[in-house]
Amino acid sequence: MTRILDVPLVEMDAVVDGPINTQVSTQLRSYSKWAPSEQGVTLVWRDLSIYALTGASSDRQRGLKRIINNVTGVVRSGTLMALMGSSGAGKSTLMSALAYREPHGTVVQGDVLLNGRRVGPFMHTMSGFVHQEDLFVGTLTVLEHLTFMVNLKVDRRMSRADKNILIDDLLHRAGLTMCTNTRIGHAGHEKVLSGGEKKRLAFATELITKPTVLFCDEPTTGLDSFSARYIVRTLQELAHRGTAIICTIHQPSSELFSMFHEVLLLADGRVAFMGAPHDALSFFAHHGYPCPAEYNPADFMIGLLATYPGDENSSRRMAHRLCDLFAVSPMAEERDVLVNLEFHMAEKAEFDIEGHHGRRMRNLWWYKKIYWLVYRAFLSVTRDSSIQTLRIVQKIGIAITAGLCFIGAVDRTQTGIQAMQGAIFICVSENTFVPMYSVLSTFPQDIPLLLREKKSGLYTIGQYYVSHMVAMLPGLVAEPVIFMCIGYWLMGLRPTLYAFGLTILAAILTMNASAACGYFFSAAFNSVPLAMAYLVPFDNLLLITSGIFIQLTTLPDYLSWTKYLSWLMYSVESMTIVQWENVHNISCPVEPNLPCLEDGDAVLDQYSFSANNLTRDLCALCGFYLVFHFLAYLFLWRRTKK
Ligand SMILES: Nc1ncnc2c1ncn2[C@@H]1O[C@H](COP(=O)(O)OP(=O)(O)OP(=O)(O)O)[C@@H](O)[C@H]1O
Repeated sequence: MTRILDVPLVEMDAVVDGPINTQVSTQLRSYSKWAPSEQGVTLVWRDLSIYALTGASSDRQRGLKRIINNVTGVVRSGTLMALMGSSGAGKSTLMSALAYREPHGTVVQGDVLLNGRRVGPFMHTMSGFVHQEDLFVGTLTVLEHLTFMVNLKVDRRMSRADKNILIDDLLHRAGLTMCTNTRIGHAGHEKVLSGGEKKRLAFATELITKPTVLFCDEPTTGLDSFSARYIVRTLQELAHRGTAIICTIHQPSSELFSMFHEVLLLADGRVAFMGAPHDALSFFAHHGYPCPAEYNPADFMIGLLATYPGDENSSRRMAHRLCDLFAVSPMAEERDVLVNLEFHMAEKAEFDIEGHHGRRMRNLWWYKKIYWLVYRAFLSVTRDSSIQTLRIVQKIGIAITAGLCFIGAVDRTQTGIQAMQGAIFICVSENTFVPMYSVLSTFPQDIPLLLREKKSGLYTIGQYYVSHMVAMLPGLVAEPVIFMCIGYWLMGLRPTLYAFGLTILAAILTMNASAACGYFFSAAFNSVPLAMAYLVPFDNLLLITSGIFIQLTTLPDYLSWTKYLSWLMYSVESMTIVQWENVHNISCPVEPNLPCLEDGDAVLDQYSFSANNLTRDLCALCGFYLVFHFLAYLFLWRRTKK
């Protein structure tokens, strides 16, 4: 996103010299000692235009499309404002710019001030934003979700008892006391929250920090009339407590429409009306468009301002005419005086909103954030016990099946060598592809929530990533251990504690490096199909260079370096070394002319492995683990910058 910040503030003389009516003069105050959380807020925007960059970044024809056209407005504490307009009018774009949350690829020109301060990153902590699409960790209960959020969002000095009181209050205010222990859920689970309850939980989450401004993107969409009324009543109550609320809304019923204190109507990126809902109808009636008695007023106005397919020019002309009429109306004049006054005060504003907020609010220590993130990730992983049990049963099943296939085949004979390498390959591949693809199928689903929570300043990508690694570790250790404890002995691999221990270690490292590779591909690509398109050929390269299927010394020169990128090779080599190191008694066929590998060194030689490489191989596996995770972190971090 880009903001053009060097647009000059208003010429003050023009404002102070002009007449100030009595209603406006009652607003006179100074921002020099103005604490938003105590004395309330005024959010003003003037001559705001928003453009979207069109075309790809590499495209020479890249241009700008104007979405919001020179819009001015104001909202104050205690006001519930409906932002309305037909689809594509620019509601979401305007609201995200006011909230300082405009998406990547938009350019904002003009001024947006909160109590005389240009909006900036402080908006992420001083305002709440309820998104149209609710994102939660579905396996948590309502109470667990709020406990997590309260611990991450509130001042670290708040006592546990006060946090519990806050959670009770939020549950009560959101009408969720009956659902405290209900899972938020994904569709298909036995007992999950309804759409309306999820929306109220999203509100409750935003209310934790007592935001002075609340932005809501279509909070009633998809809800029945009762739930929609409940939501708007909750918003009314919040406004009554002093919050300034801007809310985009689609087709509200007459009753809902009348519950808003103010309405801002957008048409094709311009303001068609701003003021009290009943004044809106009078305004349009005055200009020749009375709302028929049987009509829903909101539907009527949106229909009046909409661009109709097939009749674009005339409908757009009419909408622009109404925008022009509003721009010269007394209501717009009064609004402009108020806005200009705010800009005048902005010149004298010395109150340090960011500093004030920072002094009042102490963020949670970073290690405690990691603790809470690990707690949530653990809950999420362990909550679906049926899936965990299934994975363990699957591991045991594969270990037994593979073990039974190799029973009696692995011995110190020439045919036993082949069986041994086959058994090693099973141990390596089972700990490679399953974790890699299971991460690829699950982690991308967490990324939207991660990006949203990161953007709202809940934690850093580093904190999230470290906690995720910690939470996954027990599973990524337990699974190879279970597999090897069964498979190793059934397959008849070398029966010494040393060999068993090192093979388990190699299997654990292999599984963790493979999972890290899954994280890397999940983070580097924006979609799973795209990630798969690259991962599958990469897997083939891993297999070819694992050392099992082809002697690595016979790889063509231009490809021989690829084996160093294959952690399968390091894994297979380390397990092969452990099995064949210091073996001197491999039996040969009776026929003297047949080739024979007489000892372990000859076997290692046969596969282009060396007994001296054991430490190197284990270190390389650790290296892959660290490098993949680091790259995944970097790509995630890069995605948050977009
Ligand atoms: N990044 C972008 N690039 C190009 N066009 C964009 C971009 N973002 C928004 N637009 C366009 O700007 C217009 C306004 O979009 P916006 O989402 O703000 O509308 P809206 O009023 O919220 O619509 P709806 O009610 O359907 O959600 C649309 O025509 C949309 O296609």
